[in-house]
Amino acid sequence: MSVITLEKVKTIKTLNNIAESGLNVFRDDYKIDNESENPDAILVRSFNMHSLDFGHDLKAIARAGAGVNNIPVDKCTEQGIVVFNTPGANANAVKELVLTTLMASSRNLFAGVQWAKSLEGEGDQVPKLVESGKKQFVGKEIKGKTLGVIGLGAIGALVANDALDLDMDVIGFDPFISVDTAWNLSRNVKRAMSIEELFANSDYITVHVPLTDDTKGMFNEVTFSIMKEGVQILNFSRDGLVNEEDIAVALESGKVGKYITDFPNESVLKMKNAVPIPHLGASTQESEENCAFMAARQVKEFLETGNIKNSVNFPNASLPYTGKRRVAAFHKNVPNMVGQITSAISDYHLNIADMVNRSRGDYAYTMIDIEDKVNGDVIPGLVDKINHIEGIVTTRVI
Ligand SMILES: NC(=O)c1ccc[n+]([C@@H]2O[C@H](COP(=O)([O-])OP(=O)(O)OC[C@H]3O[C@@H](n4cnc5c(N)ncnc54)[C@H](O)[C@@H]3O)[C@@H](O)[C@H]2O)c1
Ligand SMILES: O=C(O)CC[C@@H](O)C(=O)O
Repeated sequence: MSVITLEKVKTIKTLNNIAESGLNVFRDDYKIDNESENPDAILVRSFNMHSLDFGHDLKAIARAGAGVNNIPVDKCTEQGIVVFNTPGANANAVKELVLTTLMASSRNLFAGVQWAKSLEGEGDQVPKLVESGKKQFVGKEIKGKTLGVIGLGAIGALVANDALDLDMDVIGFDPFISVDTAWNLSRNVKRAMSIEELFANSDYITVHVPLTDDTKGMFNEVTFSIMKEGVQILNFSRDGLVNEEDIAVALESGKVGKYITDFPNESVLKMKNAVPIPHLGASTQESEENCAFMAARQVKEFLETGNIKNSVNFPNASLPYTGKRRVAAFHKNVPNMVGQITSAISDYHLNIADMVNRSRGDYAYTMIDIEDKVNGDVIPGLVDKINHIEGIVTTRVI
């Protein structure tokens, strides 16, 4: 029987600065090549990948972080490219910055510090000027005020729980809350039955949802009109959640007292009472290391065993890897796919040792372990034969 040999060295490309903890995961049979046009996997943070062409060897993209709106996820799914993210790995970093800016901004700290620095050159008049000028920065205490948290996932739940410890009343809204998060959420977080209820009752609102077609522009003229006068809004999620023209008007009129955003752009910088933070939510050493390590581990596991954990476009699937030859196929979630794949394998007189099939929406993933290990090589024709089955997206033999 003639055989072809599997490619051993795998190429990893990074599109952003990825912490060493992640890159160090790739040793021995890997090379990091950021110039590669045809990597096996890409590690990315916020780089916008929407206009990139993908090489034919690309099997995985890992977002070292939570939001995947910079990745063309649907296109990846159609091409059988697994997109991973790192749920929760940067949640503590974001939570700490949300609470920091909530308090700092409520006390007008950023403007106050800027003003104090502007007194440079006033010599021994500085202390006197400070005392006479500080009244313009009188702030508000957060104790006893209501914080509305939209999205009670990894970040929102941490923010909600810790805000209670700061003596705030907390009201949360998340129609899709996961069971895990619900278990971790304090029972003192009140549940808003609608987003309007949260808008109407919050002195401060913080949003922690992904940017999707459903959440885009959720802060707009209509929703501002429901909110309390002078409400302070924190956006550490994505710029597109907020209609910029509408918030500029709401800030100008004082309806929105402050807009703290991790996503500055030219128009935000011009807005009265906007507090622009240079996308620092996840920028701690700990968070960058956590995200990079988790992203890299997930990619390595997938490339070497086919197992999938924390994908945003394909189902999680795991089969203990015994070193036997493994056929891994992405396919449409339609009847008789597994039957057709196993029948193709049995045409080669190969025994099936184990298998797993998982589906997610319109797509599914099947891994089949073959009993007979063919000396580290692949039987020619098998992949082609499976790829010719209608509904198959891609097939890999590991
Ligand atoms: N500023 C930063 O550096 C930074 C860092 C991490 C994450 N983020 C952003 O924050 C977002 C949230 O991150 P996370 O780790 O908490 O994600 P997560 O997936 O753990 O939580 C998101 C939550 O939003 C909920 N949700 C979805 N649609 C909703 C809707 N219409 N109304 C209310 N809730 C809704 C989901 O049910 C989920 O519980 C990310 O998608 C990303 O865009 C930003
Ligand atoms: O990589 C970063 O610094 C930001 C990550 C953040 O926006 C995310 O969605 O996880």
